Amino acid sequence: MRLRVGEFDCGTPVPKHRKDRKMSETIPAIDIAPLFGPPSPARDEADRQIFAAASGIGFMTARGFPGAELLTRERRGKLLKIFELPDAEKQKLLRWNFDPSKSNYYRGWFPLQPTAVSYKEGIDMGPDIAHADAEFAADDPLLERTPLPAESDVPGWKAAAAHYYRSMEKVGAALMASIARSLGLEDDIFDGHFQGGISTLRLIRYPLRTEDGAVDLSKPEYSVMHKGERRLVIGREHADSGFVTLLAQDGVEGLQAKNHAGEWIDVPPADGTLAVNFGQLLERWTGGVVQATRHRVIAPKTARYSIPFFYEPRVDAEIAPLPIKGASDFAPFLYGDYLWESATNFVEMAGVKTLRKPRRPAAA
Ligand SMILES: O=C(O)CCC(=O)C(=O)O
Ligand SMILES: [Fe+2]
Repeated sequence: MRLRVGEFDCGTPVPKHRKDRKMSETIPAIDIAPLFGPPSPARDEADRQIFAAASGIGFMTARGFPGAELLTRERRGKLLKIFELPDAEKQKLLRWNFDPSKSNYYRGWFPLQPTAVSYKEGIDMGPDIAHADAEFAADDPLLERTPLPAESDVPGWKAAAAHYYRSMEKVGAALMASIARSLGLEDDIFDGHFQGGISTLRLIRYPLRTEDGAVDLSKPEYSVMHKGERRLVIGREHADSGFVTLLAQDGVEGLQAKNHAGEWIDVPPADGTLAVNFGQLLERWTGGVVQATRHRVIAPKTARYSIPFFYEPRVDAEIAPLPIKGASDFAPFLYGDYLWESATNFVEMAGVKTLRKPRRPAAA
């Protein structure tokens, strides 16, 4: 069941003008600073705004959190330095599905795929970059180590990535606590699921795409019209699979969210802000209250970089029905089993699905 703006009774009636909003709709911009302080009317107000966004358009931009100082061109640039590595060094970080001599399946580099709609390269990094005690299991690709460049090739990069990862974990936890309060749950209800979590910090580069003979970019699947202009799609429309995504755009537009009317709304790339959206598992877990909104990336006039952080539970966290009204009943399952099934449907994970068996097979 998908609930729409105004249909969910969270005690706050949705103003009529919001239901009528058309192409002028914008993504709510929310100061989440009060989430990091004690209970207060300001925190209640931030909770209310976050919940309205999460259960409405399913997207927001957040500012005011500890770590917002990392979201400047200069600080993001430190993380994005990795894209300046020579190709030979990037290739050392490739995943198995792109280089079968490697033994990392889940973490590591994904190269440009010249014929795909999504036109990007980058790296997926796990908790081992940020936590010395991160769990490691040789027989579980979800718990493998992240292949990283040599310190001397990108001095200071690892420390910057570790610090960024830990900052985003705190923002993710604060948002989950806020949503818990709005659902009438204890605000630490999700903490146990996320301690020892396997969040992914991803760094993405979308090069400027030009006709290079690899594909015919005039085919309809490669572009869309936006404000009267033909724009290439460089990140294919999708919904994220998990819980909360915290995404830093690098001051360059391109990210768009799809509203309930099917219109594409630009997500502004302001410094000091994160784009926040929610994943399909959280939508399902909340009985369709939180919205896993579809989004895509259209090509700007320059290369584009982005830094999504996918806030995720521990591999063995049990996802069982929440005690909230309207939540659907389902047989409990393990987060890692769900994640592997959904993540391996994405193009940058093609070909690895059979390499991990569910730890708790579904009941026959
Ligand atoms: O690069 C972007 O702005 C969007 C990336 C994204 O949606 C994703 O990696 O899931
Ligand atoms: Fe996404």
